[in-house]
Order: sequence, then structure tokens, then C-alpha cells
Amino acid sequence: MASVVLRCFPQCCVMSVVMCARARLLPPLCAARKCRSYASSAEGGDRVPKIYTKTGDKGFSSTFTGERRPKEDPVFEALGATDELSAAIGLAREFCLDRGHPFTEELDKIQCILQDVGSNIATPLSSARESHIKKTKFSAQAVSDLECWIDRYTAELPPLKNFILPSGGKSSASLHVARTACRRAERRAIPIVRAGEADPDVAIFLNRLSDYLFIMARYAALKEGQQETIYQRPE
Ligand SMILES: Nc1ncnc2c1ncn2[C@@H]1O[C@H](COP(=O)(O)OP(=O)(O)OP(=O)(O)O)[C@@H](O)[C@H]1O
Repeated sequence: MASVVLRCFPQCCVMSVVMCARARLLPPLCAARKCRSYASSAEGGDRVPKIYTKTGDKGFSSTFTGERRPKEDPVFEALGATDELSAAIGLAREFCLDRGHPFTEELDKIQCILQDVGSNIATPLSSARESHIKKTKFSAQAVSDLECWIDRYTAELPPLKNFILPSGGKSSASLHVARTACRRAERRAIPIVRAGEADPDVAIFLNRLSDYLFIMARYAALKEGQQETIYQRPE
């Protein structure tokens, strides 16, 4: 578990530890649980906990509030989309690290905040107790941080005069892929927010994050001296 949470914000660590202690695990903790499993087996002593509980085999799973819902429920759709987004950012981060971009620290933080997005989505307000709400509260500070980063990097970019296509080298193109995953996560989160089941700041965060990823794709291309492909109407 440590390898998953150590590079995260403190509140992320606290959240993960708190939730690990619960019978039902939130999506971020799937990975955390795997790490714990591997750690125990490497140490050799403890009985190795199994990664699978088989409780999801009939196509139902649990929210953090303990409700059993079908896996095609909008909550799991949104959780899955958030997970895909974090994975896409993780891959983009690796390409950006290879090119020495310092903004990978921001991608780290964003991946941690996406854990909190998942926690909030996995806790439908209609079945949440006060203790659930307290543990999975989403902070609007994350939105302000994104806006600050967007403004800072935008100031360094040449103004956009044409449509650009996802391009500009591996860092840039992978950030565009993450941007599109972000827009899907936003589309999946919105119905839950609209139903009053998740914090509206979650949808705002995802909306702002796709702007951040667009700007960072352009910024990465600029810093690497890569050409962005401009849209040209076919003759
Ligand atoms: N296919 C899915 N997509 C998105 N989220 C899921 C999916 N399946 C489960 N979840 C969420 O992730 C949490 C952890 O996943 P996990 O794989 O442990 O669930 P499960 O399929 O119900 O159980 P198991 O895999 O042990 O049979 C679940 O409690 C649920 O909130």
C-alpha cells in the first residue's frame, strides 16, 4: 500500500488508511489492496490475503455506503471512468518524466485528487451517514489549484489561431489522450452530481482538469520543440 499512497497528499493517505480498515473498499483501494498482498507475500511470514473476494462475480458491487448495485450502475460507470482517467494520466506522466518536465509533480497531485473524486462518487449522499460524508468530502481547493496552474502555463503559450490535432510528440499526445478520458469522466460524473448524489465540485474539477490537460499538452510540445499538427480542411 505504501507505494501507492506515499507520493500522495497527506489527506489521501489518511483517506486510504481509513477506508482500508473498512470491509468495503473504494476503487483507489483495489490497487492499495494489491500492494499489501504483494508486500506480505514478499515478507514471507503472513498468510497472503487474496485479491479477489468473488463478491462481484454476479455483476453487483458495493458503494462505500454499503449499498449493493449492479455494475452498470452510473456510480460504477463514473468510478470506472475516473480510474481510466488516472491511468491515462499515469502513462502521460511517464512520457513527461522521460523528457524531464517539472510539471509531473502536478500530475502526481492530480492523480491523488482523482482518488478523492472516486471516494466522493462512491458515496451516494442518499445512503450516506454523517461519518461517510466526513470521510469523503471533496475540497474545492483542488479547482483553485488547477485554475492557478492553467493561468500560469497559458501565459507562456503562443495564442491559438487554428484548431490543433492531438499531436506534438509523445508527452503532448498522451496528455491529449488523458484530456479525452477526462471529458468522458466528466460526462459520467455529471448525472450523479445532477441527481444530488455527489459534490458539484467534483464535476467542476473534472471540467477544469480537461482544460489543464489541453494546456499542458500544448506546453509539453512547446518545451520539447515539437510541432503541433494544425487542422486543415481537406480539398
Ligand atoms: N467494473 C467496475 N467498474 C468500476 N468500479 C467497480 C467495478 N467493480 C467494482 N467496482 C468498485 O470498486 C470497488 C472495489 O472493486 P472490487 O474488484 O473489490 O469489487 P467486486 O468486483 O465487487 O469484488 P471482487 O472483485 O472481489 O469480486 C467496489 O467496491 C466497487 O465500489
